[in-house]
Amino acid sequence: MVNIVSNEGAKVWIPHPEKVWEGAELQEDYKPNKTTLNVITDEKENKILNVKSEKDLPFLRNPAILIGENDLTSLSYLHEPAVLYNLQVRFCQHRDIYTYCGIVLVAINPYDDLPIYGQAMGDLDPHIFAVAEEAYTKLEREQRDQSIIVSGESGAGKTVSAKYAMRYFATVGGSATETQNRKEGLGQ
Ligand SMILES: Nc1ncnc2c1ncn2[C@@H]1O[C@H](COP(=O)(O)OP(=O)(O)OP(=O)(O)O)[C@@H](O)[C@H]1O
Repeated sequence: MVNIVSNEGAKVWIPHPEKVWEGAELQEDYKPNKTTLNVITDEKENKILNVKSEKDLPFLRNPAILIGENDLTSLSYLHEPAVLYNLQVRFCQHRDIYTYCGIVLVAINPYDDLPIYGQAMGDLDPHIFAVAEEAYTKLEREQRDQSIIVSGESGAGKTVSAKYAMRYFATVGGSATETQNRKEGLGQ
C-alpha cells in the first residue's frame, strides 16, 4: 500500500530492529525529487529515512480514535504495523485476545486462563463462541454443512480454539437434545 499523504507532522511507522515497528513523525514534507526524509521517533530520536520513490514512504499511522477497534477492517490504514499495533493494544491494555478482520477471527494465544469463556458475552464482541454461533445458526437456517477453518503456526492455539467451538456446539446441541428427550419422556 502506498501512502499518499506525506506531509510534515504526519504520524508514521518506521522499521525497528527489535520492536519491529516504531512510531515516528515526519519532520518535513515528502517531495518526489528527495531521497531522504527526516523523522523524529516517539522516543525523541532523530532519524533519516532513505526514500528513493513513493514506495519507500513509511506507513501512515491510524488516528488514535481508531486504535483498539474490535474489527481490523474499521482501520483507515490496514497494513502490517497497523494490524500488529491494534492487536497489541487490545491484548496488552484490555486482555482482549479476539479481534475480527471482517469474517475472520484473529486469536492471540494468551498462555493464561482468562475469564472469557463464561456466560457473559456482548453480542458484538469478537469471540470463538460468536463464530461457532454463526456457523450453528446458518446450519439450522440454511440446512447446509458449515466449515470453520482454524489455522495458525504450531502452538498458536488451534486445538484450544477448536475445543471451545466444540464446547459451544455441545452446549447448544446438547440442550436441544435434552429438550427433545424431555419432550419424548413427557410423551410430547
Ligand atoms: N485461548 C487460550 N486460552 C488460554 N491458553 C491457550 C489458549 N489457546 C492456546 N492456549 C495455550 O497454548 C497451548 C498451545 O495451544 P494449542 O495446543 O491449541 O496449539 P496448536 O495451534 O493446536 O498447536 P499445534 O499445531 O502444535 O498442535 C495450549 O496448551 C494452552 O496452554
